Amino acid sequence: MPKVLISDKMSPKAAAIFKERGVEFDEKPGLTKDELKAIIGQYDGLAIRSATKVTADILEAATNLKVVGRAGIGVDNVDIPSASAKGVVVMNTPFGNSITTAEHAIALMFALARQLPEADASTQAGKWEKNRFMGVEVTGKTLGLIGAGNIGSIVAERALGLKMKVVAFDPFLTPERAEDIGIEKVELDQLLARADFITLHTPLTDSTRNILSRDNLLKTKKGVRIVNCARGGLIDEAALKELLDSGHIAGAALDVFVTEPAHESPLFGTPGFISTPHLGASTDEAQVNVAIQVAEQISDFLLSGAVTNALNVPSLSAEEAPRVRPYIELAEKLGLLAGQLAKGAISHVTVEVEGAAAELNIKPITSAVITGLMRPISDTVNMVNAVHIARERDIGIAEVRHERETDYHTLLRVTVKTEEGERSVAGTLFGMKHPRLVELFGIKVEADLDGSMLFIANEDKPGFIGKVGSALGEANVNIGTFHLGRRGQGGEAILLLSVDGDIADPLLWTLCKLDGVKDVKALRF
Ligand SMILES: NC(=O)c1ccc[n+]([C@@H]2O[C@H](COP(=O)([O-])OP(=O)(O)OC[C@H]3O[C@@H](n4cnc5c(N)ncnc54)[C@H](O)[C@@H]3O)[C@@H](O)[C@H]2O)c1
Ligand SMILES: O=C(O)[C@H](O)COP(=O)(O)O
Repeated sequence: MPKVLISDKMSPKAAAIFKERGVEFDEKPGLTKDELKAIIGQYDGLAIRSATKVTADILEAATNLKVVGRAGIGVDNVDIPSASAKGVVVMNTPFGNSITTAEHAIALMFALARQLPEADASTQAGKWEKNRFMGVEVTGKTLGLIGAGNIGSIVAERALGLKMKVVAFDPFLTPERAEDIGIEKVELDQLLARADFITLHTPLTDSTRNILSRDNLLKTKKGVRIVNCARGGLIDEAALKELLDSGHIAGAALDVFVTEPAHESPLFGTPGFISTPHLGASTDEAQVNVAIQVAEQISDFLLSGAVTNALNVPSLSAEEAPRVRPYIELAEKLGLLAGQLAKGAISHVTVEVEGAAAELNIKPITSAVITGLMRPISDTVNMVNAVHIARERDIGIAEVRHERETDYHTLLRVTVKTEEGERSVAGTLFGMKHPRLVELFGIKVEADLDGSMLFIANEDKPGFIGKVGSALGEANVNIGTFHLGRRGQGGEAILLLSVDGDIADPLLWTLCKLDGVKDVKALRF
């Protein structure tokens, strides 16, 4: 039974789902890094929010870990490259807390417009300072959204309902989508110059870090009010303090900080400054949503291999997973065969599917092909990082789905291009379960790809098979299965043998010297 650690405070709904699905779990929120490191090796899954830091050394200690599930959106607390390198799938729940976070941004916008926290504190202190707290209306004002994805779009919708004009800077927002939502797509400088209120809704990346730098803050309208419910690090906090003090910025509300938990900050106590302790996602509704989603996703993955909302591996539905699984084995074997037989650096791989395979999700099949293909040259390649590693090495990948009728009920073909040219291997599933090679370099040859094997390409000549058998016998190598194929009488022929035990180099040299031999290779599956 797979075992999951819930390492952050989460709605009890997550535990209830693990129990219902038959997944063992422990709930241990608030562990120190060392405590987490000491126990993480016991778990197959890890369910987190933003407090647990899934760093490279935690992942190093996580010897059984298969999946990290983030009950929420941001995954900047997870070292995704390290997780990918270890074959750990990282998932989030991209929509469960979006409405709640958008509402928090709107709430903070109103809090700034009417100075609600200060007015509350003053009133409860018995001061009744009616003349001190003069606010501004939001109606008719311009809201500038930096980032118009899930949360930004919901904020836009709410702001339009409040009769605001909404402009957005988001390089990935299409003009059509902007028109659909009823907002105006602008460049950042235009937004800074026009907005009365600015709200941020981007992840923290190299392109968004310090997007509201001192220079950009100075480009804003005097009296602007700024809300950040996305990630600390999007705004230069020191410059924000300076411009609040100078009166250029009328108000700023931060739910997120560069350093969290933010027990202290130069911004604290600054007039016009409001803060909340990363509460964007903290509503009953959002926490129930994300807890249910993350527990379902982790359970699905550990129990059936279904992949939902993963950030480092293609998705695979629970319904597809059992149908795709046998192809994963076939794909990895064909990739491994093609990789071992490739001569020179691989520059391109084409994965073709025909028959029943053409109806499936091809992405995981491609990942498995590339995993097999790279296995001889990389110890760390796995289904999660294979395509990424291939791209880093400038290996082009193409996927082709054929609707045509074939000799086989289902067929997968892998074609590898090197400086020596293109070579392809193809396989099928016997009984839709068992992987079997059916074609090698365009020659029909059927074989199971298992254990230790010997590949020989030769000219089709009488007596050749006997010489191979003798050479193996003399080297005391027992032949398990023997598969033959040829391009035509007297043409190129292929021998594929499964043998007991390893094939030593001297035997390979002997075989290479046989008359008519073009290529010899010991293969491992
Ligand atoms: N405060 C909280 O508790 C809380 C809760 C939920 C989400 N968040 C954070 O809110 C952020 C947004 O979440 P989302 O669900 O809307 O994400 P999303 O991926 O749907 O949207 C992000 C948008 O940012 C845009 N973007 C990326 N780079 C950009 C750049 N350089 N300039 C401008 N726009 C850029 C993207 O195109 C995308 O449209 C995330 O960082 C998430 O972690 C915070
Ligand atoms: O990215 C998110 O989903 C938010 O930052 C929420 O974080 P939390 O789960 O720690 O509240």
